[in-house]
Formats: sequence, C-alpha cells, structure tokens
Amino acid sequence: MKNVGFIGWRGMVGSVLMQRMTEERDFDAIRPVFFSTSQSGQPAPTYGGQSGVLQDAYDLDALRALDIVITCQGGDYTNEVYPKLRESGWQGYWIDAASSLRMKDDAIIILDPVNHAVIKQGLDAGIKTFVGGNCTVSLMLMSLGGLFEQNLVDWVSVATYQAASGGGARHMRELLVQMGMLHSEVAQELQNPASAILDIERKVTAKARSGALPVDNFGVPLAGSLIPWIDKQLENGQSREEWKGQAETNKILNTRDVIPVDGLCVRVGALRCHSQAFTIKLKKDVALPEIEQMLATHNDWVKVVPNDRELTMRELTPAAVTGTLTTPVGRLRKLNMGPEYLSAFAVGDQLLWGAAEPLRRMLRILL
Ligand SMILES: NC(=O)C1=CN([C@@H]2O[C@H](COP(=O)(O)OP(=O)(O)OC[C@H]3O[C@@H](n4cnc5c(N)ncnc54)[C@H](OP(=O)(O)O)[C@@H]3O)[C@@H](O)[C@H]2O)C=CC1
Ligand SMILES: N[C@@H](CC(=O)OP(=O)(O)O)C(=O)O
Repeated sequence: MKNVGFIGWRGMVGSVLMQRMTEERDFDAIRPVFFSTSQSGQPAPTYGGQSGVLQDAYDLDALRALDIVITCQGGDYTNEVYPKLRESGWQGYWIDAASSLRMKDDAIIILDPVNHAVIKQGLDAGIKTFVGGNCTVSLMLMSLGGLFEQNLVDWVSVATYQAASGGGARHMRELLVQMGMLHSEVAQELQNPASAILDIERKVTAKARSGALPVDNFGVPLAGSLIPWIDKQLENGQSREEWKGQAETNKILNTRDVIPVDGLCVRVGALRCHSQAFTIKLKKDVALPEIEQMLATHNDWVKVVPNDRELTMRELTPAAVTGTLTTPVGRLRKLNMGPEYLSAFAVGDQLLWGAAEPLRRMLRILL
C-alpha cells in the first residue's frame, strides 16, 4: 500500500476531500499520514482507522517518506515546501489544490472525466505533479465537455456568478453575518404586511452603506449586492480569475490552437455553487438535439436540463445543486446572432468538482 500524506485536510476543501474519500472508501486502499502546519503532535484524525499524531507539514524528512502528497493547504504552503522537497530529490507524486504550480510545464491540470488521456500521457512521460484546476474552469468543462470533445467550440464568452466559498471559509461566514445584519435591521417592519417596501429597502441600503457590516474579507458588502471582480487585477484589465479561463481551459485540453475563452467573473451571494452563463460560438451550425446529446453523454455527472421554465427553476440553481456531484447545464438555445451562436447556463458545487473531487480521483489513478 502507498503512503499518502495529507496536508490541509481540516480546511474547507480538505474536509470535503475527507468526506468524499470516506464515502468512496478510498482510505481502504492507502496508508494515510496526516500533517498540520500548526498542530503537529496533536492527535491525528481517524480516517482510515489510523491512530497517532499529526506530523509537522514542514518536516521534509517526514514528507520524503511518502509516495504521494495531497495538499489542500494553499499556495503559500506549496511555494514554500514543494521546491525544497523536489530539490532534495524526492520523486513522489504531488497532488495539489492550489493554483501555484498549475501553469508549470512539468505539471498537469487534473480533471480526468475531461482530460484522462492528457493525464495518462503525462504519467507515461514521467510527470509527477498534478494540480486541480480553477473551480470555474473545471465546472465549465464538466458541463460543456461534450462540445470541446467534438472540437465544436470556436470561442466562449462567459459571465460567472461565483459563490462566497471560492474565497474560503471566512468569506462564507462574512456573507452570512452581513445577511443577518441586514435582516435584523428591518425584522420588525417585515412582520407587518402594511409597512412600505421602499422604507424597508431604504433602511437596508442605509445599513449596507453605513460601514457597520463586516467586510474584512470581501472588502465591500456582498449581501444584497454583488462584486464584479475576483482575484487580482492584471495589466490588461482582466481579473486574474478571468485570465485563468483561457489559460487553464487550453492547458487542461492540451489544445494545439488556442480556443479563446474570456468574460466577466462576478462574486454573488451564493454559498458554494458557482454558476456561469455562456455565449458559445460554434465552428458550425449543429442542431440543438444533437448538441444536447453530445453534452449529456460526455461524462457521468453532467445533466442536460431542458430549456423549460419550470425545470430550469427547479434544477438549475445553486440551491438545487449544492452538495451534489451533478453538473447540470441548461438554457440551451440558439441566439439571435445566428445558428452558430449557442447560449448555455451551468451550475456546479465549487468545493466538489471545483476543488476536492479531481484530487481524490487523481489519487485513485495513481493507486
Ligand atoms: N476555497 C476554495 O474554493 C478553493 C480553494 N483552493 C485551494 O485550497 C486552499 C485551501 O482552501 P480552504 O480549504 O478554503 O482553506 P481553509 O482556510 O479552510 O483551510 C486552510 C488551512 O487553515 C488551517 N486552519 C486554521 N484554523 C482552522 C480552523 N479553525 N479550521 C480548519 N482549518 C484551520 C488548517 O491548516 P493547519 O492544520 O495546517 O493549521 C487548514 O488546512 C486555498 O488556499 C486554495 O489554494 C482550491 C480550489 C477552491
Ligand atoms: N478563485 C476561485 C476559487 C478557486 O478555485 O481559486 P483557484 O484558482 O486559486 O484555485 C473563487 O474565488 O471563486
């Protein structure tokens, strides 16, 4: 059995990974070793029936004893430890949720339902570093994979509606506290059906602008609002999240000619599901039923939601999809711009396919 080290297992992404590995009985197939950057020496978790204490995540000797490292600890940890570990001659497999190593030539971005062949080729070529993709990119490819597989995509324009969880656990808490404070401000008036809605709205808006809401993580109120910027600002006017769209999509698919992907990434008050609205320019006019068929048969998790009001409202929302591995795509129709222009709307849990699931599946590939 392989010795597999887990770093970041108690964080938000790590907890989802632990939950999925337990459900799939992945621990039965490995010898897990748990690490921490802050709690070494304390009792380790009992996943896989292990006992013992947490190892120090900065202890290179302990890491060098592993066949495989899986880290959900974040980019700072990767930047500090990975180069030293490799320089020390360690030849094990490194599986990472952070973005730091994604675009390195000797790393592969993992999303095996979409790029199993690329992963396989990489393994055969001796690649030892495998990195989970950006959540919006992975979720787009899980939903639209059928079109890319058939080489039908000329370009994609996207507008995202990204959940608070993408920022991390503290962002989710901040959003919920903001929501609660706004509600408390008008709770009395809401009890009274006769109170004027515009008075209620004015009080809520005044509260949001008062500076009283906690904004340490988002910088501005998100509850009752949105933020049309995610991640750093780049010289060309894109946000870094927007830049990842094209860069990572093409790396995942290992395209010969770059498929342009660009758009606007927006933070909204959803908890852990990212949604995306796409305008897709197809390389040729393909009938809608054929498109639906290609999408639906691409992988076991995508689900085509017919372009019907009731079904869309029931099945194509963050509230419906959260906590599931399904990556539904709907609102499929040809746009007024012409028969080669397709609209689509996709929703996916950004902690599952957007973060943890590709990592545990990569581990399975290595076992
Ligand atoms: N959030 C997301 O949507 C995505 C995140 N990622 C990547 O994963 C990394 C980790 O993200 P995320 O899981 O959200 O980060 P968290 O902040 O939830 O966890 C990161 C680490 O913080 C430490 N920690 C300190 N206090 C606590 C506490 N009270 N509860 C749990 N952990 C605590 C733990 O490390 P220790 O035990 O060593 O103290 C933990 O592993 C990100 O930096 C990013 O690189 C990738 C894709 C999506
Ligand atoms: N940036 C994403 C989360 C994510 O997956 O980021 P990264 O590409 O650093 O893994 C968000 O905020 O919604």
